[in-house]
Formats: sequence, structure tokens, C-alpha cells
Amino acid sequence: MPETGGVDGGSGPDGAGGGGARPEAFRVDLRGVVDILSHHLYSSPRVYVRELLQNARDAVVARQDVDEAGGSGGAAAPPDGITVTVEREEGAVTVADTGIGLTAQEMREVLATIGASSKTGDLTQARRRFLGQFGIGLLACFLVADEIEVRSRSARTPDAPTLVWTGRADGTFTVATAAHPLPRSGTRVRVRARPDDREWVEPARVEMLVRRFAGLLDVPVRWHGGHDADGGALVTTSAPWAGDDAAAAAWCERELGFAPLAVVRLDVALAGVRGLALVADTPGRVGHRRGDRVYSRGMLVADDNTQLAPDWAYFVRLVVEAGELPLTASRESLQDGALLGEVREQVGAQVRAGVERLATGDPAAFARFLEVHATGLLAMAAVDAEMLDLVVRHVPWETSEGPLTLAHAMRTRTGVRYATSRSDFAAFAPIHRAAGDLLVNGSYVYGAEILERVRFASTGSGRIRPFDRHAYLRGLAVPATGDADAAALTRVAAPVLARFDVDLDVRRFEPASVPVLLVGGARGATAGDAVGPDARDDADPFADLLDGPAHAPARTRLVMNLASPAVGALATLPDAEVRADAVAGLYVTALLLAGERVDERHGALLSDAWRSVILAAGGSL
Ligand SMILES: Nc1ncnc2c1ncn2[C@@H]1O[C@H](COP(=O)(O)OP(=O)(O)OP(=O)(O)O)[C@@H](O)[C@H]1O
Repeated sequence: MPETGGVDGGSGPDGAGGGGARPEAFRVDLRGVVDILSHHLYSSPRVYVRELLQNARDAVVARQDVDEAGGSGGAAAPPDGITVTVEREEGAVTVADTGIGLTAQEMREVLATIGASSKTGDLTQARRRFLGQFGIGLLACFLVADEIEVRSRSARTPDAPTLVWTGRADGTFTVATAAHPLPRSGTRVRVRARPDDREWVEPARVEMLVRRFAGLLDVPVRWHGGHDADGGALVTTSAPWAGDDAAAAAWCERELGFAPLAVVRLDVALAGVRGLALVADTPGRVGHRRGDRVYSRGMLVADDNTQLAPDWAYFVRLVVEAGELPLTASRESLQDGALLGEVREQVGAQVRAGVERLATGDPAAFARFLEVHATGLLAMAAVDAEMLDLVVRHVPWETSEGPLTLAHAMRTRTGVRYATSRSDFAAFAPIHRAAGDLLVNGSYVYGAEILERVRFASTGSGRIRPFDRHAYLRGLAVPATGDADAAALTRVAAPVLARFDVDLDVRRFEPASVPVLLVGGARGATAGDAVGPDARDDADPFADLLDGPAHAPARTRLVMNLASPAVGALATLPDAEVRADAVAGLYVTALLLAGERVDERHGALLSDAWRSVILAAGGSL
């Protein structure tokens, strides 16, 4: 007669509390429970394969504690470990293990009681050794089948009988002695799919699931397609972190589909977490990490897990053995908690250390890393103090002295300045170089934010300042009053520049190779053109306050360098028209040097200037 699973008919003492009412036991509607599992716990019916593998694995581990006296042997004995077999015609899957097995009493107590597990005695100890803990995993078989058959021979006594437990989705089960004993102790669980669920027991699918879930399992797993009589093909392989970097890279290419730029080893001893951080070969989206491949005792938990790495580590994908980190009941993610938080922090620190090692030990690999991930790295540094630190120490910036790290620049120079516009950097870098000052190009995406943070961080305080072109220009030597060259140049150039709505500023500075500098926001084009509002977007917002009377709009200034031979000789040109064309030409040169947008009209001005100068120098039309 079938027994009813999950119902305990026991009762408490009559009259205890509750006015003499007899305590009754909860009843369990197994179909209802399975319905909850399938809709709210498990992501897909395919997890039945994982749950069976997991139970088999735990049984093999538990067996290691028991010294079976002469239990195994015989020609038909299965090989040590786990074997999965599919009967195509029957639509059945069998997972056989050489594990601890079950006695009749254990079958009644742990197989048929929802929430009962043999693995929860000492939770910490159990967690260290077993995958199961909740006592519900076996029910996953009801996602695809109406009946589960567990054929088992306990390893606890040498002459244990082989028993068959048959559990049904209607909540009943039977225990009987098997007609055909198992050749050695262990368990075979067989599920035969419902006609509607045959897709879940298709051999190709089951093989794929077994390889996926159990590929790294810590006990050997064999796949037996059901045709040959041998022990089946070994599915389990060694973990990617067990081999060298080349093996890890090959694994990454095969399993994750990319050739990693670098491999960082992870080892968080406090939770037995081990694995790899594989540096992606494409930029990815900052702040959008691809999930990580997580295993527990070699059983696949997820390949899109986002709990183990900090968000900023978007440039790596992890493959990790989660060690003692507990899993949720669905077994598809990790339980949140202090331990997970600590592990995440250490994983972050180890990824950062890996990037540092790359930066210091393998410059070529680090350069490749920056080529792909620089923007992302800078984006993270703009918000994360530790990434900022890494960027300061290892990322080279364009400076007036060539590429330098900010750390090096600040260590070796005083008064380092950074320009946040490309045009300022282009125009002022040569002047800084000539004066022995250092200018950093901070016009990259996130450059301004990062340099601003560095400026106020303890490492940077006082050593790096934003570049202020107005203040800098005020520092450039003004020709003495009465300087004849300056007066002559002003007479020649000021009226021409006025046509472009541009003021003249005559200075004398090094290097002489810089004839002109454009300062201010306007991109005046040709004479008579008004300066459009959009032309002001590059202007220094404080320029009005610093330079002009209150509320006066900042006017574009052309700084002409009297130290430049071209500028110095300008006023000596005899022909007024040539002089005017040359001034206009220098103005366009200044626009170009400042990286301003120029158009056809500027091209015409430049062309006129060249024509006039060439003709004046003796050329002919
Ligand atoms: N192959 C097996 N060999 C021996 N015992 C088994 C086997 N499969 C299941 N059992 C027993 O049945 C119990 C219940 O299994 P079930 O999968 O429902 O839960 P669990 O593995 O304990 O926990 P979880 O729900 O976390 O998986 C197990 O604790 C174990 O004692």
C-alpha cells in the first residue's frame, strides 16, 4: 500500500493549551509545492539534471566517510563517480552514483520529507562539503516527470539490500526490495518524462546539460549515450584556474568566446573562492558588467552572475569556484551577506592588483589594455577613489613633454597645469615647454573630472592646477612702452583684426616658433561676420570677470609674438595690402593652431595671404 509522503500523523498531548484541541500536522499538497518551485524558484525544468547530479555528487562525497567492507567489485560494477544514461525510446534519464546509498529508513525520512536533508547536521561543516542543504532538490524531477524511481543500496552495511523507492507527483510513495540488486552500493535515480516534457530528456539536450552543469564537478562524471556497454565518456575536466595562463586563455576562448587580453588569478582564502578574472578584448559598456561564470564544488551555478565582482570591474569576466559561499535554494545565485561582501571586496582588490602588475610588469600588454579600456578606466576613475589612484599611477597622459603619468608629472615637477580644452593644449604646450613648465592635456572624455579630483586628492593637492589662459597671458612679457617694433606692429595689425572683431595683444615670449595665439571664445570668420552664440561654447566662463568691464562680452584676442621672426618683420613690409593680407593670414593660422573650426572663407583669407606674400617676394602671376 502506498505511503503518503510529507504527512506526519503524530499528535501532541491532549489538552495542552488551546482548550484541549489536539495538535494536528500540516499537510502538504505536493503538486502545489512543485508548481511553486517551477514558477518561482527554478528558471527552467532543465534544473532537474543539475539537482540529480548534485545529489549524486554529495552521495559520493558522503561515501568517502564510510569504509565499505568489500562492497564494490564485480564485472557489472559501475565505475567510481557518477554515470548519466538516457533511454531514448523510454524517454528516461538515469543518474547512477557509487555513493553512500540509502537505507529504507533514510528513504522514508529524507527522500519523502520535503525540507529534510541528510546534509544539514552541522551547517558550516555541511556547507564545506555538500552542495545540498534544503531538502527540496529532488522535487525538481517533478518538473518533467510524474514519478521518480530511486534504486539504492546503502554503503553503511556490507550486506545492505537494494531497495526501490518510488515517489509520485500525487504525494504518495512506496518502498520495496528490488528484484535486481545493484552490483555495488550506491544509488540510481531514474526519471521518465511525461509525454509533454520529452524535450527535456532528449539525449543531445541531456548531454549538453550534463557537460554544462558538471563539466568541472569535483567527482568524475561520465556520459553514457545509452548505446555502448562501456562506462561512458568522461565529461569532467580540470578547472581553467588549475592550469597555466595559456590554458586559461584557451578555455576562455572556447567557453566565453573571446581571447583575453590578460588573465588575473583570484584566490580569496577566507571563503575558499578561487578562479580567474579574464580581461575582455572589447570595450564593453562602462557600468554594465557582463555576468560571471560561477561554480560551487565544480557545479555550475550561473554564467551571468553579477554578485562577485564590483561594478567598476566591467572590463573583466570572472570564472570562479564559489567555495564556501552559500547558494540560494534555487542554486542559481549566491546568498547575499557579509561574507559575500568581503569576497567581492577582495576580488576587486585582486583585479586591481592584476591591472597594476600588468602596468608595471608587462608594458606592451598594459598598452593593449589601455587601447581597449582607457575610456572605461577613466570613467571609473572619475567616481572611484581606488581606480583614480590606479589611473594616476599608471595611465600615461599627453603632456607638453610627451606621454607621462600624472604621478610622475607631479613627482618631478612643481606647478603642473592641465588644459581641459584641446585648443588650449595645442596652443600653449609649446610655450610651456619653452618656459620649462609642464602642461597636461586633460581634454579627453572624463579628463576634466579626473584632473579636478586629482587636484583635490591628497596626492595631488597643490601640485596640479587647471590652466588659465588669461592668467597665463598676463604673465607673458609685454613690450616696454615706447617699443618701436610693438608700436609699428599695432599700427599694421590692429585695424585689420578689428574687421574680424578681434583685439590685438602684442607680447614677446618663447618659443619664437609660435607667431600667434588665439585667446577668447569667438570664432570670428571674415570681416563683418557677427560672432554667433554657438561660437562662444569654448569660452572661459570667467573671462568676462577677469578681463573686461563687468558684463562686457569676452572678445577674441590675437596675441602676436614679437619674438617670432615672421611677426617681427611684418611691419617692415612696404606694401600696405600685403601687410593686411599677411595679418589676416596669421589670424587664420592662429585659428588653425587653436584647433578652431575654419571654413571656406578662412581658406580664401589664407590663400590671399600666401599669394600676396609670394608676389611680394618676387613671384609672378
Ligand atoms: N543519489 C543519492 N544518494 C544518496 N542519498 C540521496 C541521493 N539523492 C538524494 N538523497 C537523499 O535525499 C535527501 C533529499 O534530497 P534533496 O535533493 O531533496 O535535498 P538536499 O540535496 O538535501 O538539499 P537541496 O534541496 O539543497 O538539494 C538528501 O539530503 C539525501 O539524503
